Amino acid sequence: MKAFLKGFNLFVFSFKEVWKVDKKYFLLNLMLLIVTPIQLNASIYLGSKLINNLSTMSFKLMDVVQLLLMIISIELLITIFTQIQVKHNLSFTEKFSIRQNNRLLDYFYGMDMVEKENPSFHGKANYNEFALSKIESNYQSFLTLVSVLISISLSIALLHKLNILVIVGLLILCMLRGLLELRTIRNRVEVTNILQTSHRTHGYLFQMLNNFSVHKELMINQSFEFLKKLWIKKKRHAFELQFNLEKKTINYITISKILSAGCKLSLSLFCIYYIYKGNLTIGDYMAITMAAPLIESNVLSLFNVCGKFYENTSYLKFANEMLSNEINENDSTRDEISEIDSIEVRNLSFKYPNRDKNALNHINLMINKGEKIAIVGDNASGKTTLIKIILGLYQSEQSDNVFYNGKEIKDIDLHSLWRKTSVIFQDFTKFELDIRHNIAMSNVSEINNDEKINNVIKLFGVSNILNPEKGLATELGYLTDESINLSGGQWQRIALARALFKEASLVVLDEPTSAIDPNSELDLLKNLIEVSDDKTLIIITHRIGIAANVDKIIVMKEGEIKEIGTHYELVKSRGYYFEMWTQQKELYNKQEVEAV
Ligand SMILES: Nc1ncnc2c1ncn2[C@@H]1O[C@H](COP(=O)(O)OP(=O)(O)OP(=O)(O)O)[C@@H](O)[C@H]1O
Repeated sequence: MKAFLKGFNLFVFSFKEVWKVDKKYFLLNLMLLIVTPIQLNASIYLGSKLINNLSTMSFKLMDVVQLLLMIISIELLITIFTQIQVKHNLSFTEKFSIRQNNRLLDYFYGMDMVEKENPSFHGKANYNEFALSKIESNYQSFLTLVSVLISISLSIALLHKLNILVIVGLLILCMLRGLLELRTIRNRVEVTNILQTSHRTHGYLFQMLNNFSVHKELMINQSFEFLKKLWIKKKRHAFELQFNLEKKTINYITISKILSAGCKLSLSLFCIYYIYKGNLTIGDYMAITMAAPLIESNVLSLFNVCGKFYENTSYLKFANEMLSNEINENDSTRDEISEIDSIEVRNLSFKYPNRDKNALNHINLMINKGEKIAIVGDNASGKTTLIKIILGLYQSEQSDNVFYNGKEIKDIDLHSLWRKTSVIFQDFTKFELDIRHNIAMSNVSEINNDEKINNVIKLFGVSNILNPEKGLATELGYLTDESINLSGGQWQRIALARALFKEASLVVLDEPTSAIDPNSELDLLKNLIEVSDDKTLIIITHRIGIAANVDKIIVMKEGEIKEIGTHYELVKSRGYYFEMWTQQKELYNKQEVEAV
């Protein structure tokens, strides 16, 4: 009963979705589904009357013409409706796909980052896209079910002159074929679920093999052939699964066809025997031999539809969950933040759901407005995790120990916080669009402020990449023939310019100069600190030379804060920072080292 209710709810859900997108399409389909089976069976019925009339030799011409006209006009009417529906179908499909994809994008966008960064999310993302396509399929399946039931009842009525046992026998044979069909569908669902992961792997490998920026590494390492073999192995594995499924399907289809042939033969023999006995007319024979295959194909469709329902249920549960999840852009229960006066982290520990060990342990720190902070430490010491939590990107209970202006982050409207924040992540985005878009993406309301865009690209030394004819419309990347490709350092400068283009009071930079040459690095950073005078600046870096220029340095190791202080204090205390500084000091100004 519970399963039935669930299934019923999913029907209602699919119907609602189609209805919301296009009411005309919905009604047109509904009408066609009722009229088509009636037309098919009426044509058989009228055709048999026509033949009976003709075979008497004393028929009335008007009766025959009338029957003929009726058959043709019903057929014409259906053809016209079908054509209208086909035309409408195209616009419906487009509207439906835009609406669903829009909601899919919103759903994924609104999900918590921790969940999105979990590898299982990628499988779920593919699954959800597929699930959306099942909404319309479920709606169509339901219409087919109703249409098929109407058709089967009408066709059985056309067999009324046959012995009831013959009709029951025919139905049993059809059911056997239907059960075989159902098995095929169940098999397909199981294999499709397994294939999803398999397709992801060989699809990824194929992408790598096709990606020319990967080629350079593969060429030098001579690992192209190796990777290709791996791809072929994974692809073959997927093919084998598919092939085994097809083999089973072919076997089922063969058995089903043999059953069908047997059914046809026995029915024809019955009819011939009945005609011989004088119990059937030629018209009846025609009606029976046409109605029987119709019943057969409809019973098959019936099982097919049941299989589809089974197949769709798991997908639709996802789609339903996803689409009923409204995104709350502005949470009115949370307080807006107008200025960031302080950021405090109190005894924060954090563990990623798919990891055994904590990424952060007992973190305590205080950052005041306008302070320039550097976070340094080994790889995997938790630096990026810490800033993601500070920025409210991980919304787990463990990350509630962050306070802005003394207020818990869970009580703050994050959109108001993000409006005041600018950030460049280690894996910052290289928008393959023009320079204008690359810069203004941090503050789209200023996209037409050419002066401001020009100022930031000048500040970060990338105004020389502008094509003189195109100016800010110079495209970056590889997307168009005119696009220009940038070096790693140039991309990083563009990202820095983007971060500064937004008038934020908190600027967070995760290794912002890792690809920039050491000669320009310090100048760039000094510029940055100068123009961010009143801003709070947090820089994650492995370069101690950069750290030496800030107000406070946070040293992290294995998820913990080992030291906090100014460059002078930390060097003096001869701790872990001092070790790092000693190892890197040759890179920096000798005088600066000696001064310490
Ligand atoms: N999304 C994630 N899911 C699971 N574990 C993660 C995730 N992101 C990071 N980690 C793990 O958390 C730990 C801290 O990673 P984090 O990226 O914060 O280190 P980091 O100090 O910024 O390192 P690096 O200097 O190399 O950039 C690492 O062990 C890392 O493997």
